[in-house]
Amino acid sequence: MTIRRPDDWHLHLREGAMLKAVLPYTAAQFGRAIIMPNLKPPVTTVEQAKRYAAAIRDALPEGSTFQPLMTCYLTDGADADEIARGHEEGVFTAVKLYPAHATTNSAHGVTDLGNVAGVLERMERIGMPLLIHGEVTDPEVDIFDREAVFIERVLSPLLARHPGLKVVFEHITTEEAADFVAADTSGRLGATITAHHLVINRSHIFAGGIRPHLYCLPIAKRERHRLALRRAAISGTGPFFLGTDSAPHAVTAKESACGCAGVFTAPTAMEVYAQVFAEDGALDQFEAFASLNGPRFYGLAPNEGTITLERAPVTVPEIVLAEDGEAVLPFQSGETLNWRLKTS
Ligand SMILES: NC(=O)N[C@@H](CC(=O)O)C(=O)O
Ligand SMILES: [Zn+2]
Ligand SMILES: [Zn+2]
Repeated sequence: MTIRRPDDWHLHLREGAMLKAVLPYTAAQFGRAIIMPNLKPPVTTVEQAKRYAAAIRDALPEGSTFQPLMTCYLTDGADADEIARGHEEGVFTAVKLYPAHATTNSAHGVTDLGNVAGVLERMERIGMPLLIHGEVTDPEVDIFDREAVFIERVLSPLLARHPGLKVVFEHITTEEAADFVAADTSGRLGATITAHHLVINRSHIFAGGIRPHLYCLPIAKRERHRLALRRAAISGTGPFFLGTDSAPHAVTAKESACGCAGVFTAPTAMEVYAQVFAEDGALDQFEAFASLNGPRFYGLAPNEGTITLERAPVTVPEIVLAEDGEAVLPFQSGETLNWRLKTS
């Protein structure tokens, strides 16, 4: 199967040795990726984003044409002029909203959307997309309900307050989110879907014992939600596109009394997605999901090149080692998948 080269519209690359270890996997598959800004400290200025983009380019394998698309981490004190300038200069592709304390490295996130109303108005005017980690942080709300409640309490009102704002509802995990996005007819609301949320439901996190490497946020939900996500992805329709949310963490940080959230899918992301589409008899929609819908939403041209996947067994790496001695465990580590990316 040969399709236009895909893009990853939601990716964590980290920095330093980890960046160097994980980036080649993404660069081998994808033409571009939206790079998440939740570093320590977060990427909030044009200068920081330029430096981070340069570090990513430096870490690329020889000859790679992979393009990082940078994002700005939205904080309560965000400066609309700085954000607009970054967009104008082609440094910032989008802005990322983390509700404060919703997920990994979100302590600097927004505590009240009222604090950033001016920034959102400006983004609306200049056509700059807002990417949202869509979970409420109210501790009273059950962790499995946080995404659905976010739609009612935060997302719907936000879309109503800013009728021209382009929004990506990131890494959706519920039927409610898939239905909400599908119901929008304006074309200004998109959603990314990860590979792992198409494969696991919440029971997998506890199969035979607790499996910290399957813990991510938003947490995987019941089977009916996984099936709804698969229907959305394979529909091939406009608002749904590929975003792995590949989020590497050192094994020591995952296998802990308080393990952190994030699933590292980069090594075989395209193989996992291909298998999902093949299982559901929807390979004809794969290119739309992986390579066309995202660029259309962002107003970019699809990639010129192609990639080829063949029906042949491939083993997911057991472990990925960084130069500083840290190890990361890939999703489905050591398992055999039945689609293989042909390396050209
Ligand atoms: N998805 C995750 O569980 N973790 C991400 C943050 C995020 O995308 O929410 C990370 O940076 O590790
Ligand atoms: Zn997130
Ligand atoms: Zn993420």
